[in-house]
Amino acid sequence: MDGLEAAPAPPQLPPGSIVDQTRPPSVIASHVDITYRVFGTGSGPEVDPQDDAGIFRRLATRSRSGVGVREVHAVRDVSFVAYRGESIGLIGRNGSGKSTLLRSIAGLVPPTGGQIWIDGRAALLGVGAVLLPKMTGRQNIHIGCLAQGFTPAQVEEVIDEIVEFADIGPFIDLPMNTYSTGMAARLRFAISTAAVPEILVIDEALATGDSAFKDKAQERIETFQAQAGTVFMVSHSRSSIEKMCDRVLWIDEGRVLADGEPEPVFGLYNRKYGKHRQVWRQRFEEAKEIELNEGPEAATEFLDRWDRRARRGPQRS
Ligand SMILES: Nc1ncnc2c1ncn2[C@@H]1O[C@H](COP(=O)(O)OP(=O)(O)OP(=O)(O)O)[C@@H](O)[C@H]1O
Repeated sequence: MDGLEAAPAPPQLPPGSIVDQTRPPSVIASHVDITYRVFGTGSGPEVDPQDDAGIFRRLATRSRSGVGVREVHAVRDVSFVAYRGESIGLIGRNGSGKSTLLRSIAGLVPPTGGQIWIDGRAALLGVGAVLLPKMTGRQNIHIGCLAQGFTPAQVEEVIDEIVEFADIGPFIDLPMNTYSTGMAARLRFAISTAAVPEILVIDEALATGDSAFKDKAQERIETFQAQAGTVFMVSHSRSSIEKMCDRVLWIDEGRVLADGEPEPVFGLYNRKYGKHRQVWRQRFEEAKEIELNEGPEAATEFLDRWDRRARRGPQRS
């Protein structure tokens, strides 16, 4: 994945894909499939990631199920072309495959089918980025920068700026396992944006951190966009996506359901899930209450009952 010139064959895109001959593409995904093999989680049938009650039930009864291998088909036949200067938001329900697709664009998860062409370096910035918990923040900066291709002399040149940007005070010399979530997110952000990658992949990174840091992070991303890089971001915050993205991919059950400007795509998304989400949120609140008062089995039973009713459909409920 060194560059578009090195691509072995022209990608095959489905009809209707957004293709713009006038701009240089930075990422081409062609019929990408990603399947995880999960060991030791029970040999039952594949859990539908959209089936909230099914997942809850499985978690509640996990200790009773046997050990086996299960396949989770997280991304299914995804194709798109991304261009330099674009900021693309990925939206979709929990478990729909957004993070998996992002990690694949960043080169961390290889597709099990299809291909991804990347023109330049892609860096993942997010809550999942690996830092070493027993090492101090400063040591992690060294390691993180070396991993991004800095020489030791270059690390020395940028380290003060990274420390200043992360702005976590004396914690910079304490082990990372003493950090709050927000502090760790700040440090990750500062490290992964020290070298400006051509493709910046952000997984909910802005969800953590206080508002002053969010502003700083946003400013840095805007600088990066102005340098004609491509940004991909996953966020459950509609306002973050609307503020920062000019294009949205809606991923549903691993597939791209819509690809276009934020407003119409959010419109379609809300039409499908707006009401459903509200109802489920309410049910989970009720289940939490039941769990607190009557225990987990009663809560599972309540969700099962609701799940059966939801499956029968509104006409019979
Ligand atoms: N490392 C993994 N091993 C096995 N299955 C995984 C792994 N990571 C994700 N999955 C599964 O792949 C599916 C897609 O998960 P993914 O995290 O990509 O979804 P998402 O849309 O980012 O979800 P969320 O919004 O909750 O973060 C889910 O069914 C999830 O359980």
